Amino acid sequence: MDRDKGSGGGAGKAAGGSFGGGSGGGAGWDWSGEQAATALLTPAEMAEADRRTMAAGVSGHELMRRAGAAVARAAAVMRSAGQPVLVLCGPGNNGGDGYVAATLLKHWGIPVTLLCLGQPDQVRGDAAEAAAGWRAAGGTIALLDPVSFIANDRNAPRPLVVDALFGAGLSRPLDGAAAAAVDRINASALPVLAVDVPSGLEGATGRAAGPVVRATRTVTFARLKPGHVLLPGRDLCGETLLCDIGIGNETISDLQPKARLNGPAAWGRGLPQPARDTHKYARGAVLAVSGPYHATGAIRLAAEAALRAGAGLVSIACAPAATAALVPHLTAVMVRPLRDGAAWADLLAEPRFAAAVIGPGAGLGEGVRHQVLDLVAAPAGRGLVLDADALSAFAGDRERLLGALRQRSSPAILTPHAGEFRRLFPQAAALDRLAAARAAAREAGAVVVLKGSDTVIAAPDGRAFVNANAPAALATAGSGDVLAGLAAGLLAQAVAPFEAAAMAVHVHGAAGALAGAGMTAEDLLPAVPRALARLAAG
Ligand SMILES: NC(=O)C1=CN([C@@H]2O[C@H](COP(=O)(O)OP(=O)(O)OC[C@H]3O[C@@H](n4cnc5c(N)ncnc54)[C@H](OP(=O)(O)O)[C@@H]3O)[C@@H](O)[C@H]2O)[C@@H](O)CC1
Ligand SMILES: Nc1ncnc2c1ncn2[C@@H]1O[C@H](COP(=O)(O)OP(=O)(O)O)[C@@H](O)[C@H]1O
Ligand SMILES: [K+]
Repeated sequence: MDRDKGSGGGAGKAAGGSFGGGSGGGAGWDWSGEQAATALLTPAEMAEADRRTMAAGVSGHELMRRAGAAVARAAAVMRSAGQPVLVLCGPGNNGGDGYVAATLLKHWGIPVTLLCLGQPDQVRGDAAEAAAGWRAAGGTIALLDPVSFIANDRNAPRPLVVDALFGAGLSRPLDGAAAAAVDRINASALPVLAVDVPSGLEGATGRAAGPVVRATRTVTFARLKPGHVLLPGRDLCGETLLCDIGIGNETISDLQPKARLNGPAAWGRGLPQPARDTHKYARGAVLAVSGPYHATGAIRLAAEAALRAGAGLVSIACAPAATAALVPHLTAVMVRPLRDGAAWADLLAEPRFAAAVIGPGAGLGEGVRHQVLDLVAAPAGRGLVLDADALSAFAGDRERLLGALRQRSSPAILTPHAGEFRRLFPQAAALDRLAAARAAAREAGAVVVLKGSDTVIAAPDGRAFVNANAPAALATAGSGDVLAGLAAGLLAQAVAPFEAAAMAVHVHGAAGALAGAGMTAEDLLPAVPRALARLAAG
């Protein structure tokens, strides 16, 4: 199989590192168990897995046959009775999958029309072999005329479109005839089955720099790619089906991929469970730092979330004036009024606190900046979550925070939403979300949780989880405060920062799904134990 061209990154190189656990390449991740299924492969890594599978004796033609067969099966399931199938083939191996699928569908007695973008005699390698197979089965190849290939006639049969135009080999934004074809497909409102990725979508990023097919369903092979779960890619794919084409776990794990789909299988450990003989101090205490009187709700949400995540006890430190606002609304969470600087220093020195969270409702002044920097410099081993104002307070003086964070032996967790991220990491913000979170994590020496509907959790060494279980109902005031508290609660139970952040994001999404439509951040709190119970039950 001629896979040397258009592999989207060059042989042997993945974005951000060499294959096979080279410099920073996935060090620290075990791929031997159920984690193997959670890999998100860049197109370059996928092409390399493909090459290694071929080197081990499976021909490229056979891989394409398996991929094309998976597409044909999906098309046969998706079409309604009597519905014809229109297969659109591009010039590369994505088109090759289309020729294989068309041949099988025809063999099964399903009416198929095949159109080819570009000259059919320019198709090379395995794709050319697949095209020859189609012709040998009596199929014809007509040129795709982007203006007229889908009839405007409302009475004409409405086919299922198989989009095999461009896949992992997309090397530039679609233009000309390809762009016109994509626009026509999208305007037709026909059902579309995309092969590997909707044409025009970047598999590595989930973005499209030009026109892109909006698919009803997407069939992809071996492993998901980041573009299937990052937005807008996740939506453009419609429902994504993952099909095994015989690329073994060992081949994938040898590549030491650096991204995983977030979820229990990806963590390499379970959620923390209290030991039978534990006590509240052994489960870990959290220190939550409150803002002024009028803005105490946010830290209460975080504090209660930390308790529900399993911290043994949680104390909110506050200015004396804020006590009156906090106390009437708290039961299990304790309040520690800080009468002066010495009280703050004493609190910081208390070894009991295994984790701290600051930022929700904190305010933006120099006082907050001091508190944040004190916590960043606090005793080694104490986990730290910086959210909201704890990040924004450093917008004009970012190096002051980043320099301090880099001194920590254990990375802090930063939980910015897109606006907070832009303020603290203006350069990284221009990148795609996966690259942006990684660049920020590297720069800060911290775990960065870039929040959104496709939250990315990145570690300083380049590893990243992409989260996909969060419902849009989470876009409600205070929901981020709950997330920060969950992360602190997990840190307090001695979960390592990268895993604690990933777990918190997933539990937050699961709780949001359980709380359902109309939920508020308060409703998320009682949903957390239910989410934990479901996750524990598998
Ligand atoms: N990996 C695997 O395990 C398996 C992979 N398989 C399949 O292979 C697919 C990847 O195949 P691929 O590498 O040949 O790339 P593909 O997407 O067909 O495009 C390349 C062609 O498009 C062209 N081209 C690119 N951009 C363009 C643009 N904007 N506008 C116009 N032209 C553009 C590019 O031209 P060039 O950039 O060289 O000028 C080249 O001709 C993968 O998605 C999956 O379906 C399966 O068979 C089973 C196993
Ligand atoms: N459309 C969405 N789909 C899923 N999750 C979302 C969506 N919008 C926001 N979220 C999640 O909700 C939370 C909102 O956090 P944030 O913006 O900090 O809110 P707040 O500051 O009000 O607490 C984040 O965890 C984010 O990932
Ligand atoms: K495609």
